[in-house]
Amino acid sequence: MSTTRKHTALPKAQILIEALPWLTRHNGRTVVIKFGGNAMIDEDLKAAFAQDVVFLRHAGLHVVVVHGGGPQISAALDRHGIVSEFKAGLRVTTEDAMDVVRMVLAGQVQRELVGLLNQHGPLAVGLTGEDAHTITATKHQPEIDGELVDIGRVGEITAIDTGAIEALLADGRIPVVSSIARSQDDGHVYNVNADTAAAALAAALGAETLMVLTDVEGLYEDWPDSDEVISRLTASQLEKLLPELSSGMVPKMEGCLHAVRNGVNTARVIDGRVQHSILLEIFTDEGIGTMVVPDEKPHAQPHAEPSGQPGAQGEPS
Ligand SMILES: Nc1ncnc2c1ncn2[C@@H]1O[C@H](COP(=O)(O)OP(=O)(O)O)[C@@H](O)[C@H]1O
Ligand SMILES: CC(=O)N[C@@H](CCC(=O)OP(=O)(O)O)C(=O)O
Repeated sequence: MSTTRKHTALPKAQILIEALPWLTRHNGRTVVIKFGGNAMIDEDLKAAFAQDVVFLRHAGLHVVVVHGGGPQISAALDRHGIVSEFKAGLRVTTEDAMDVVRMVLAGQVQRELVGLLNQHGPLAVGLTGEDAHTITATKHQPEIDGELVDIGRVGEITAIDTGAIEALLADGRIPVVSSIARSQDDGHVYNVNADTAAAALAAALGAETLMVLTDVEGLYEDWPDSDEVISRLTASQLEKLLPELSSGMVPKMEGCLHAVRNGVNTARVIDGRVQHSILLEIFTDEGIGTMVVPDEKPHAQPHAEPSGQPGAQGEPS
């Protein structure tokens, strides 16, 4: 009886031991996790996401959540009879649409995630980029076909103040950030893409890792013709690929590039439709998704290293 119990316990212990190098390296370090609106498919997935985040927090990491809400905003705009259109991967945001964007992100999606996280204790505190000047922006005018295009109240980040987030982290909390920013120039509130906001926060916080949860397995090599996932890319390789990317992958991969070029050790795009994708990415050798590393870390290991070899080949993953 006791022998059988020992055997069945072994694989579970092995999984925990595989995670040891990752946990050791990340202890006391910051991880920014972006939860995309498209990955918030059902209640079970959202609950599993909250469990993973709380697990990391209790394992000694400083976790910052930045959430999206694209599909939720589109549905609400629809209900308000406001037509929604994207240009260069960004939502054209009229003044009326901005009210809805702010209501959905700060009043609905953020509240729901804070509620789910706080089922595990008094941990999560929600804020938007407006709070304590966390994210300051100016009007963004993308260049499309050689011309500057007006896409309304869409913000380009000009400054990050990490003070409020750092105070919350020092107090053991989990900040949950909505990607809305105020301009100090014109006083308007702007809609910022959540991938861009997550990457800027990861860089400003000096995070160890940026994790982006979305509704695909990772970055596909020949999307939409093939579903071959690129498992690892250096910053320079990604930079060359950027002009070929389209739609939602543009701000995501631009964000990953910005993060690793500004001090973040790894940026990962993972499949948020898989339950416990965060823990699977960290705690198993298999890992999932696409990992971007700085150019000077080309040999970084994709996922958890076998126990006893932290940072195999001397390279942190
Ligand atoms: N090369 C690519 N690899 C994977 N997905 C891609 C690629 N190019 C474009 N996409 C699209 O990007 C989408 C993810 O971005 P987005 O819709 O903004 O999600 P999220 O809400 O998670 O931010 C995918 O569902 C896919 O349709
Ligand atoms: C300017 C812009 O496009 N903002 C996004 C903000 C939400 C977001 O980025 O949500 P996902 O991460 O789920 O795509 C939007 O309005 O949809």
